[in-house]
Amino acid sequence: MKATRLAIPEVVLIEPKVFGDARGFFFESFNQKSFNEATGTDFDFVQDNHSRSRKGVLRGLHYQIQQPQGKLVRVARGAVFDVAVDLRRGSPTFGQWVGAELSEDNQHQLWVPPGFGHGFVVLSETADFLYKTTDYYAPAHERCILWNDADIGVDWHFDGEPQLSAKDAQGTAFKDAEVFA
Ligand SMILES: Cc1cn([C@H]2C[C@H](O)[C@@H](COP(=O)(O)OP(=O)(O)O[C@H]3O[C@@H](C)C(=O)[C@@H](O)[C@H]3O)O2)c(=O)[nH]c1=O
Repeated sequence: MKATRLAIPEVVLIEPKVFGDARGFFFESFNQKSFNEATGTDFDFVQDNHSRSRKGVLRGLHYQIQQPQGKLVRVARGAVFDVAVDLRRGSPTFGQWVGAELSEDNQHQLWVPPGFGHGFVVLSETADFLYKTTDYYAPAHERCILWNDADIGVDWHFDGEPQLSAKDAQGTAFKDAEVFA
C-alpha cells in the first residue's frame, strides 16, 4: 500500500497493493493497522455506505456540523472525481480543496478527515461508490455547501451540467456556511 498526503496534508490518497492473477485480483480494501500508520490517526469506523450513481451525478459538498464524519472512500465500479474541502476555520488550508480520480481501474482510496466537506461527480456511465465513516449519519446535523461555490472554486474535471439532488441544488454559499471551530 502506498499513502500520499495531498496539498492539504491531512487528506491522504491511498493506493492499495492489488494482487492480480489468472482468476482476477485480490486486495485489502481496509486494514486498520496500515490505515492508522498511513494517516497518523486512530479512528473506529462505525458505518459502511454504498451509493450508485449515473454519469454526471454530483453529490456534495456534504458534512455534518456535529458528529463530523471522517470518510474513507473508494469506487468499486466506474470512475469519479472526488473532492475534499477544508472547513476547519483557523486551518492554514481553510476553504481550500483537493481532489483525486478514484476508479475501478486504479482502486485508489481517499481519506477525508472529520472537518472536511466532501463530494464527487461521476465520470463513467455508472459508478458504485463505497465508503466507511467514523461517526453515524445524523441528518439533523447535515450541511451542504453549493458544489460550484466561487470562493472554493472546485475544478470538478467534468464538463456539462451535473445532476444534483433537490437538497444539493439548494446548498449554502461557503461565505454563509457553518464551519468547524
Ligand atoms: C448519507 C446517508 C443517507 N441516508 C438516506 C437519507 C436519504 O433518504 C437517502 C439519500 O441520502 P442523501 O441524498 O443525503 O445521499 P448522498 O447525497 O449520497 O449523501 C452522501 O453524499 C456523499 C458526497 C457524502 O459525503 C456522504 O457523507 C453523504 O452525505 O439515504 C441514510 O439512511 N444514511 C446515510 O448515512
